[in-house]
Amino acid sequence: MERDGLDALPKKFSPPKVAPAQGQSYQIALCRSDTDRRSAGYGMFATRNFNRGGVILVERAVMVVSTSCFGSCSSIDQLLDPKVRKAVMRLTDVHAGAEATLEGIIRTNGLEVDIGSRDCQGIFLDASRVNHSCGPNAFYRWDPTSLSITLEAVRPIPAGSEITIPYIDCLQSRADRRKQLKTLYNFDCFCKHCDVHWSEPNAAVQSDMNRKEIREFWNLTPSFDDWCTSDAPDDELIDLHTRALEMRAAEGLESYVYKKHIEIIAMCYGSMKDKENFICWIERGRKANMEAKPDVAGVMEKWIQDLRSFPAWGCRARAPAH
Ligand SMILES: C[S@@+](CC[C@H](N)C(=O)[O-])C[C@H]1O[C@@H](n2cnc3c(N)ncnc32)[C@H](O)[C@@H]1O
Repeated sequence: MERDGLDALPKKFSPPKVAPAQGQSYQIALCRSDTDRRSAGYGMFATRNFNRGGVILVERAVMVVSTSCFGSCSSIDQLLDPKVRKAVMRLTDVHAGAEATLEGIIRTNGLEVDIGSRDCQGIFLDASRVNHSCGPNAFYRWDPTSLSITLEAVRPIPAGSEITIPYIDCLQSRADRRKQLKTLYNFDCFCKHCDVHWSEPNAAVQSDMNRKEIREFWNLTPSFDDWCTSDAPDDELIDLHTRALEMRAAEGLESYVYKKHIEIIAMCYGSMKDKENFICWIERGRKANMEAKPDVAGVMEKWIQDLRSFPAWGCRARAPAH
């Protein structure tokens, strides 16, 4: 029997690295629109408040399929445990004709996961109900050793709000995003970042320009190491990363990169021995990592306790006075 796509799975799975929070933190429910009759079907909703970096869910994949086996999904169908198959076949297939197919379900719900060299899609029973937004409030991290994903809040999420992730690269222009979502997932996005009746005529153009600037940020911005050893003004890198944070917040794009900006700003202050600002920014970084990356938060805690243990403390060559 053709087993392509299933062979690549590790034989033994370790437990997920992050323990799920006690009790259910979300519910799957039908999305209701207050303003019109359209609905994105089911969605995932927070049943408690989440801080930035809060863990919403840790879920193991029920199947992982290589994209190379699209087109021969019937052979995979035969390998599935009947209970898993029943649960998977209840998921949405937006490519279906009269009846849902396994391939349509994988195409609709598969999340990109990496188990080596192949392009793979993981199917998750709960995470498959998370809808897309072009300004998502969550993102997922994949752990290949436990075949699980951790869904993490990228900004504070109040109880009752819908939890959303990006299905595609949200730094593309609005037109490109909508085209790609239609092609891959067969829907016109309802999210407030691209489906608004723009109150200002230039808002869509401005949003595209902001996203372009965010996209180009890392190519145009000096690295921390380069800035540290250069005679560029002290606040140059801090200002660039502060602007990036503001732009990301305005566009609803506080992905995991948001933490990176916070960490670099903290590093800049640390390298200049600016104790007050260093502690303020490292504390922001520590809080954002506390739940999903407790080891990183622990290191930051140590830096706060003992500033000199921060490796780059005071390493910035002072810019010459002009
Ligand atoms: C992975 S499923 C998400 C769960 C799905 N809503 C359900 O009821 O099972 C993906 C499908 O949900 C719908 N969807 C997701 N995000 C959407 C959005 N922002 N606007 C409109 N429909 C969306 C689309 O039909 C899409 O193909």
